[in-house]
Amino acid sequence: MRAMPEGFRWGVATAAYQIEGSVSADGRGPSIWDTFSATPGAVRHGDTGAIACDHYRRWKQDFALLSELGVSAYRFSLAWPRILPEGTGQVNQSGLDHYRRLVDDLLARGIEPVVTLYHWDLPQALQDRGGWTNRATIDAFARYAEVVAEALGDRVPRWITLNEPWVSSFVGYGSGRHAPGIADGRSALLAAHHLLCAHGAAVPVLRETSGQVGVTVNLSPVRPVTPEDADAARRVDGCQNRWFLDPLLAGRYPEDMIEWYGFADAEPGDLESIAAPLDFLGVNYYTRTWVASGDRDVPHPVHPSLDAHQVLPEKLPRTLMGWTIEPDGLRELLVRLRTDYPGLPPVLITENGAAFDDYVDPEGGVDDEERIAFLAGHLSALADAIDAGVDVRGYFCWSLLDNFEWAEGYGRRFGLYHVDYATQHRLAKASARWYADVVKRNGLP
Ligand SMILES: OC[C@H]1NNC[C@@H](O)[C@@H]1O
Repeated sequence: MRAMPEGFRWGVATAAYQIEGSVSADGRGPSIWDTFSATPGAVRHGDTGAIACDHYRRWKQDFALLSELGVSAYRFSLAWPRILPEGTGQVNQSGLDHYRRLVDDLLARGIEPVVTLYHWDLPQALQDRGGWTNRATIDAFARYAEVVAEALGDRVPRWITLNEPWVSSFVGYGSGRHAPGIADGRSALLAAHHLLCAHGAAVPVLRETSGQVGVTVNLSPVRPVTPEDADAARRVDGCQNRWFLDPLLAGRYPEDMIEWYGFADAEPGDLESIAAPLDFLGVNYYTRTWVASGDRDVPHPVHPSLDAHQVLPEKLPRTLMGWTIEPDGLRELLVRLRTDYPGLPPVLITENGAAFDDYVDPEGGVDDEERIAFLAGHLSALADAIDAGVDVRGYFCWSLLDNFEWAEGYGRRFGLYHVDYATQHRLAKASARWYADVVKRNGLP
């Protein structure tokens, strides 16, 4: 038995655009993901979040699944365009009322709501004015935080300002593979900085509530394929991990990467605001990053890994996303955080999970043994990190339901519950029953 500490929070995680649907209901405004997914070729099979899991209407039945799992916490995100359809200006009371109903139902079930303010669905009206490359979006986010704090501040115990600012900026504005679909190095750096500043502006606002405040970053230990690739690997680590961890936890950008990028867009006071003390750090872990030096003589100015192509070790098993399955990377990552960042607050694993080729078998079940093995391996590695002295307070499996996996559409299933999108029927996979047992035991059998 690998027991987790007493009081460890066991949860599952979702995000608004990936599950809600009802994208025009009750005053919701368009987001950049509505625009992007409607763009031919942007998302596999032309999938969009227009219906998704129809969770906006079926949330009560989905919350019954949370009770079935026995989780003590549920991480979900608010859709900024439901609350401020234009991103700023007029508040849409229907949007606030919707999320107040969700929070109150969770509390009534004895489940802790962990609320993410921004999980990538920026109001399109703000993108029309530059989005995260426009410094004014910082103030828009701070106002959004004020509106939410006023409406829900007395009942949400844990806030997460941003989900994965690296993806929002480097993938959304750097490679263009995510909304808003911009492929420009300087835009990615500006977006990353303004996202971090928006986090810094929201922290004092959320501190006025009764809830704890944190941020979620996606982190990945970086390995060179050969010793000659060490420089490229250090740059990728600088881009994916240190470019966010250093400002958030140490109040500075990493010197080597400032030089590499020629970054000079921070204004006086920005770094002090970004480094606002956190009650917890949310960590999303999926895989390691393997790097081989690019053969291009002009390294990519923004995302070094684009000049150093990913060369995944052949021998390692992979998920349907093509990511290597490396549970020990989670232990390695957490021990590194504790070693490199003396100011590390308590950690929550706010996402960990995998996509596999799930299907409903002739007996009507989904026997996802691969997912059970994936989760068991990562929970064991998490227990190793805790044994090594890392203060981890909870674990959220990604995800409750199969859902819209961004540019991959619905073809990548991460859920503990299978969703038949034609009928919206939810079906517990074997991993749901397994996870419910782990939660009940407070650890691995
Ligand atoms: O790719 C799986 C997940 N990764 N983190 C952010 C989530 O929105 C994704 O679905």
